[in-house]
Amino acid sequence: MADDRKPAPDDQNSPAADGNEQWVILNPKSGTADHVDEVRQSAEKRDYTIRETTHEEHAVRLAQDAAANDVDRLAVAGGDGTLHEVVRGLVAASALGTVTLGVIPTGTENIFATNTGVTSIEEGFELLDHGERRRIDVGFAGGEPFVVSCIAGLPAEVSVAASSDLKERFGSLAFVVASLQEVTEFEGLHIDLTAISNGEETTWSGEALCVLVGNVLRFVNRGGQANVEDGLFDVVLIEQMPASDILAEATAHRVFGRDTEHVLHMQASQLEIRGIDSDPITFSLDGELNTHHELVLYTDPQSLTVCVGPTYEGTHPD
Ligand SMILES: Nc1ncnc2c1ncn2[C@@H]1O[C@H](COP(=O)(O)OP(=O)(O)OP(=O)(O)O)[C@@H](O)[C@H]1O
Repeated sequence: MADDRKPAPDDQNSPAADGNEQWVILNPKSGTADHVDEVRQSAEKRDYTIRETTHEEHAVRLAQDAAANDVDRLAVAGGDGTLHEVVRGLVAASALGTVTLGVIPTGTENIFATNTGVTSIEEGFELLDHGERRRIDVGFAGGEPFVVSCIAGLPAEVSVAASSDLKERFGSLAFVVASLQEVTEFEGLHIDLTAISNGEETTWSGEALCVLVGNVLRFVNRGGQANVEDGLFDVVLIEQMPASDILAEATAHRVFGRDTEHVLHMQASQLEIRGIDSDPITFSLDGELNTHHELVLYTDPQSLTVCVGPTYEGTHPD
């Protein structure tokens, strides 16, 4: 059952009594939905207030509640969708900068957790207790925050986590290949794109298969974790091309780790994607779908404090 109680301010057993208010927002339905007991045990032994979601979007409101209750340590037990809702709630409460957020990976893909070095429920709580804190960038698209990625132009059901078999063959663009295999006819996007990096503007206009904007994730070279503290998105624009060419180009990426003819890679602190046709473009923000004719994206550098695990890389040499 969901625990929606607010802690009593005069409760001497509450962690708030020592100025350290800590909550866990728990999605009981994420992933294989068999994590609830373990999360509860880890949370209870550390005196966390447990707030369970009961429906979609509930984590947005619970994050707002957390901000209103001056929570300074906030665990999020769920997958990337739950984390996305929590960040939306913190932004709505103007509280992005007031909490330390710890991800407790209990989702299906857990892309954010994987790319910040958090591998288990107990490790997530341990890191909140004693782990390294980093201030990471938060992306905004049309005013809505995202932490993993914003993807324009791939089918709605596509996941950025492709099977390991496809990854072996096609590297970090495997999921593009996977999504193209799922649809027989793929329209592509007729767009104008403007990217700004260090005050310099790059423009591109034409037919694209998709635009991939990574915050914690990057889609080129060896893929994996992006530098999420540099105030820059990793942007990949894949031009429209025959399906057979994408297989060749994805393979070239994996083998040579370099750009290919139809795959453009750039870094940008701001981006504008404008559809030229009358149909709106579908965007996936951390897996949540929205449609827009035009979208402005920007990063809010180092605006969210998160706990990271030992495999997290603070900076990249390249
Ligand atoms: N009690 C609930 N019942 C049903 N759906 C819920 C409940 N609480 C949250 N949700 C919804 O569950 C959805 C999936 O959550 P989430 O993305 O965290 O898990 P996942 O899809 O298993 O993991 P990942 O995104 O990492 O692959 C979210 O859209 C969220 O709104």
